[in-house]
Amino acid sequence: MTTRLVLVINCGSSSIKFALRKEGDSQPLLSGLAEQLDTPGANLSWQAGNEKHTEALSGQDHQSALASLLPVIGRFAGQPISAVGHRVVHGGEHFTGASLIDEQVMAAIEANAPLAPLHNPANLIGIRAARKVFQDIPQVAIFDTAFHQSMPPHAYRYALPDDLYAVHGVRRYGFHGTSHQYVTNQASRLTGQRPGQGAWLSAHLGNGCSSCAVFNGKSLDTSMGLTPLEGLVMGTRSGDVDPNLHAHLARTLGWDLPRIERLLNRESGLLGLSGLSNDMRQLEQARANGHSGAKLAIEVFCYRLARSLAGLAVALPHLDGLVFTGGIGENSPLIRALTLNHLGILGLSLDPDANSSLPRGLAGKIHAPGSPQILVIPTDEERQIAEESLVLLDHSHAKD
Ligand SMILES: Nc1ncnc2c1ncn2[C@@H]1O[C@H](COP(=O)(O)OP(=O)(O)O)[C@@H](O)[C@H]1O
Ligand SMILES: CC(=O)OP(=O)(O)O
Ligand SMILES: [Mg+2]
Repeated sequence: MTTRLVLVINCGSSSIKFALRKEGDSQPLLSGLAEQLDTPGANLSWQAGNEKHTEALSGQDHQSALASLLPVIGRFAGQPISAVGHRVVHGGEHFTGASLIDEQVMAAIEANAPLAPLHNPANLIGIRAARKVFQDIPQVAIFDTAFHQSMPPHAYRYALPDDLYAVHGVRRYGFHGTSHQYVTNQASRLTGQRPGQGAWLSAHLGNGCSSCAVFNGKSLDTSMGLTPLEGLVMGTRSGDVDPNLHAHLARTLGWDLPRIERLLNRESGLLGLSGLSNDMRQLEQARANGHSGAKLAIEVFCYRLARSLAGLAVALPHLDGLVFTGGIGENSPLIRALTLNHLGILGLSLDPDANSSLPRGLAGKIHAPGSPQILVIPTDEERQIAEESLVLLDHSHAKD
């Protein structure tokens, strides 16, 4: 039997991240990014082994960008693709695992779009475009929310009247599940436990940021809620604010809901606090040059992250360790160190040399002797999506 291939698509509003993965391989055959779609600056870059390529896709939309990708995918695939796996951010309570995409699944993704306005509409654009371009290949949805469906009611319920949950689905869902699952599974391997075992805190710090408590492979609590806005400070998202802020802004400034949503989703977080940028690399540079906004943004980011992790620790019976991942978690010794300055209460203690000398892109241990594990583990949502897509195909074939 030939080893199967999966194309993974993570579609954002103006970009498509993609990876072509061979079953069982740790590295993708091909990975890339089409960005600034629908604008004159649209471009495609990809990497396969040592070969790198960038080209203009001037003005192309998602579907024509996918069509432009076909020859590249065909060149590196060399055999038919078995499945296209899509990242979908909000699956509500409908989905506890991967799902073969059909009209009903697409309708459910659409129904959840108001709860993930930055993500689900873009995910659907990618699915529609891929279904046109890859007509005969099974398409699979992997949901950010699915891994968190194991949370107990005391973690996922808000203190609101029951009808709002029972009739309207207002509860905490959690996101980045694919990443939290992947890195905590890797953490077990790295520390000699059986895959999926152990009591872990996980911090996924990318453009969106969330923390999670995972015990023996199950999410017990997480920082994001009904939407990917709750919880930590993020690039442009505020994370937690007083829920009465909405009413306050409406009454005192006359702001309507779209204005308030824009404030909290697109103008806040690191960008709002610093007045400079949502990009952590840029903020670290500015902080080093004495920029007070950047300094404050970084302090609030790290303190709020530590506070969230300490809070989530109560979900665990004990603590085996903490995992940092995502673009910031994987690459920023400064953010890791400033966060851990607040976490002595959990017995966590950093080895500063190990923290600063860890090569970028590699997994490693950065704790001092006697501390619970502190690990840096590069996330690989595409790998997790590819693996789950193939498991689903196996199950659906077994049923036929
Ligand atoms: N060397 C670095 N130091 C600090 N932050 C970094 C570094 N490299 C990347 N980042 C930050 O990672 C964030 C993007 O994370 P990433 O996981 O790539 O995003 P996404 O959620 O879009 O996948 C940005 O804030 C970026 O500045
Ligand atoms: C759910 C979420 O915040 O995703 P991202 O980090 O890709 O924005
Ligand atoms: Mg990412």
